[in-house]
Amino acid sequence: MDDDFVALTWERLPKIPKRSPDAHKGRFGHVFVLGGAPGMGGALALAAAAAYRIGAGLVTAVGHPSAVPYLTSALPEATWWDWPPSFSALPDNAVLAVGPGLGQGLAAHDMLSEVGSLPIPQVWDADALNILARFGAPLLSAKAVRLFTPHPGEAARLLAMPLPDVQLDRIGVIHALQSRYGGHWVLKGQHSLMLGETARCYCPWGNPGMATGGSGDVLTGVLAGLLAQGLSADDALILGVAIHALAGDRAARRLGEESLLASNILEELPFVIQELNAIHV
Ligand SMILES: NC(=O)C1=CN([C@@H]2O[C@H](COP(=O)(O)OP(=O)(O)OC[C@H]3O[C@@H](n4cnc5c(N)ncnc54)[C@H](OP(=O)(O)O)[C@@H]3O)[C@@H](O)[C@H]2O)[C@@H](O)CC1
Ligand SMILES: Nc1ncnc2c1ncn2[C@@H]1O[C@H](COP(=O)(O)OP(=O)(O)O)[C@@H](O)[C@H]1O
Repeated sequence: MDDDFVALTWERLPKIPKRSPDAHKGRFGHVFVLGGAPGMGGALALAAAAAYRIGAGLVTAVGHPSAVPYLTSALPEATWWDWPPSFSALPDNAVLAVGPGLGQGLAAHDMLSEVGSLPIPQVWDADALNILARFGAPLLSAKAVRLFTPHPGEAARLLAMPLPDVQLDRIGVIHALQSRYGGHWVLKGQHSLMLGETARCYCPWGNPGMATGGSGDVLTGVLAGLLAQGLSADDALILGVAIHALAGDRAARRLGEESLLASNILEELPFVIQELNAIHV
């Protein structure tokens, strides 16, 4: 690993903000997860549940009506908006997480060009990145805090380069992504790389058991939930990637890499948070 990109350590991790005794849910932000095209309500539910688990005060899932029954049984705590959302009704404390199971149709593109025109903190993942790769940086028309979370396949599409070349020069790739699109980046996979404003680090945790459908959707929700609680983009990036990987390691120890499901990463989040809070007293 390049010397420039340091390994995260437990001690170096930012803190999750402590809750004051008189806290109410409005203080911890309102995450809106945009995704859930027909057949992919699960991705939306995973991201929404992760945002709640990491501490967001309110979470609204924005998706295709066909995903409603699934979501309401999987996560009754989340509220629901149909496509297309009324962006003018977003509250002041909104954070957007776009992409989990979004699909790549016209409706998704139109929603994303609206998202790109909003000065609201946002996390871009999955199909949102695939659409960005097709339409380019002009889709990001407003200045906003943006976290982008490509896996190597998505990074290859975003830079129009062959996939094997991404893995040969991950550091060059993450710099190229930031130069082209701005914002804060995680290049996922073994030793996920992070590049923010000052953050230049890699995650020594995580395991191949996390190479399973939906793991990335959980990360998206975690990052949005941390932004919603007021962490800076750099801190949310570092802490979110670390907590997600540590939760994946706990799940792999409990269940084995082969049997690990994305929902098991979700289940382990509270225990990682407790461990971190214990060292950050
Ligand atoms: N329950 C649900 O609702 C779920 C819904 N989901 C939703 O589905 C949507 C599309 O997601 P997806 O997985 O079909 O497409 P995508 O990730 O682009 O993979 C396509 C190709 O890309 C490559 N590739 C992928 N990863 C790579 C890597 N690490 N490193 C290198 N290459 C990699 C690989 O190409 P190959 O190597 O096979 O040529 C792969 O075949 C999206 O919205 C998502 O949120 C999922 O989250 C699952 C759970
Ligand atoms: N071999 C690995 N080692 C460490 N982490 C991994 C490994 N494979 C996958 N992961 C992690 O699992 C997640 C997978 O995300 P992604 O590929 O977007 O999945 P999905 O699209 O199914 O949600 C990422 O956070 C990635 O860093």
